[in-house]
Amino acid sequence: MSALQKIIKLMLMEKKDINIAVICGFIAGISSVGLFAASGYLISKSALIPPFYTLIILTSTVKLLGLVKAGAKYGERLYSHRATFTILSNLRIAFYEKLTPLVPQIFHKYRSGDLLARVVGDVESLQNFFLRVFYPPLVLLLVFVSTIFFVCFYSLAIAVILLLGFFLTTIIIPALFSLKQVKIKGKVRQERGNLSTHITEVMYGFRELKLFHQLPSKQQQLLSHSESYINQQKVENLNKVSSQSFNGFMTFVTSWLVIGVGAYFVANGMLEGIFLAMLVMISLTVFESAAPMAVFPIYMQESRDASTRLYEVVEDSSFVKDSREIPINKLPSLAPSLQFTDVQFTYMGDWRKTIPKLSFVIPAGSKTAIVGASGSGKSTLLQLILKLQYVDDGKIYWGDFDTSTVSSEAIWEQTRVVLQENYYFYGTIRENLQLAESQLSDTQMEAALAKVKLEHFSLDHRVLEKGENLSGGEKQRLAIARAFLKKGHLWLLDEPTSSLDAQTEQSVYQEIFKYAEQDTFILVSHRLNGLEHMDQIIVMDHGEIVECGSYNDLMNKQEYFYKMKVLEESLL
Ligand SMILES: Nc1ncnc2c1ncn2[C@@H]1O[C@H](COP(=O)(O)OP(=O)(O)OP(=O)(O)O)[C@@H](O)[C@H]1O
Repeated sequence: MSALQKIIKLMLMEKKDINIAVICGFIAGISSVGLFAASGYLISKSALIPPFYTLIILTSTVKLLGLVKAGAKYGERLYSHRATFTILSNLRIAFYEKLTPLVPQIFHKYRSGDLLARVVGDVESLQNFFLRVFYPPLVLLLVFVSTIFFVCFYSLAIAVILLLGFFLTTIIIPALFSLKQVKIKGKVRQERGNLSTHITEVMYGFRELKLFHQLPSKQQQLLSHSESYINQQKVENLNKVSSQSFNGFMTFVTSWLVIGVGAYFVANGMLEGIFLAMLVMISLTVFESAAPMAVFPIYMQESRDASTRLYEVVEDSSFVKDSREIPINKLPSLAPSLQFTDVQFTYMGDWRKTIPKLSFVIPAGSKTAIVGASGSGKSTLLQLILKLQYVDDGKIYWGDFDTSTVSSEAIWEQTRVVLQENYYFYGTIRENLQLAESQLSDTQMEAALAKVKLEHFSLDHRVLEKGENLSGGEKQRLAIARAFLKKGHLWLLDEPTSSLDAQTEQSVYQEIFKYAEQDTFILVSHRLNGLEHMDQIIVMDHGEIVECGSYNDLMNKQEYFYKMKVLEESLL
């Protein structure tokens, strides 16, 4: 099924509104033709001084058709726009549902600016698919067929002229302009993606660019991308306007032909003169519904490109996905044991194996520290447990459950996580803590802040985007407070206190251990002090376990861990 067919399938969920919009569009179109036809006939008839009642009937018909046209037009606008917005909302939901399981792998292939351009721009441009591509041709066809059928009763030749005009303005001219549009549109889209990608990068890296004096050159690049985008848009709009103008011109040519041929027929007695004005008026109005056809191929092409760009992201087969048919959506609310069995993993696009083959067990309720050199794969292990990355081979068990049969949401529900980098939203401390759970009371939140030595913070304290107004240590403590407030019996902490002073760190750990006494606890750490109380220490190097045991075991062995510890102490 092509991407556009998928969009049509989604669109047809709004069948009722679509049908009403088409019916109203047809009534509006045909009553508009009828209105002008009746006016033309009225003008000719009144010149012949007919009985008064004939004029009354004709003027009432004109008025009635005017009212019907206005009402039907309103109905068409109402239902077509309602359908469009509902279709857009269905589309966004369907797209997000497919996109979220791909995070974070998706960032290996697509830059965030490009994704933003697709999520916002491409979804937005699909609003034209229904409004300008799908239903106007249906309405136009119905109106034209009915009108030509009506005209056949008066003059077959004029009906043929209208038919030719129809083919010219709805098929031939739009097709010619669309050939040009295909080339232009690809460039506009590409320039829009480029601009969006560069803007997001400058925004993210603004501080570094400033500090390294690179801001002016980046700004210059941005300006040149912006200019290219604007130039491509100009070319596109010129093509659109030319197509519309040429189409409009051809409709007038058709009307002139109707006048010319009609006058000739009248002069030769082949058509009653009283009908000439009516037929000319019909030819002028019937093409009103054909006007949107000038931009039909342009929007058709745009919709095809937009839908392809959207689906190429979410249906990219290189991403490993969390299958939606996973049977287990809830895990028991108990401290779990974890078991890695021959787990292998490589980051997407990486040539080295991050985890060549790994097996270990973390008993339920135990306290484990994972230590090792930078880049040895410690954080990756946590990501695999959380199903933020998926194993290439081997199994991870949560208690008796094979996690490949458990949904990511079920795992997140039972886990309290503090990662190396944590995100803070623009708002208040309260709002950032409520991320853990929306129904928390102020007392619960204040107690959590006290546990991490942030009792001096008010819940109404403002937090800037990404927590810009908080120190590194405050951010980490806020993340730990969030973990305190969340439910779950597995703690995964990745360097949670790396920015804290020794005293605060010790006091925060005391609180954590007191609180997590019954829970399973995994701490990734560079620092080796304070690990004496751990049940198990796993020492990693190059994605492999080089040593594993209790603190005393490892110290007595005097190998890897011991040497790391001696080195650390010599540096203090
Ligand atoms: N998103 C990623 N994409 C590709 N490679 C990655 C990604 N994240 C980490 N890596 C690579 O995987 C390896 C393991 O990284 P990981 O973050 O697990 O190490 P770590 O032991 O936690 O390091 P650190 O102590 O410095 O945090 C590293 O070589 C790193 O370059």
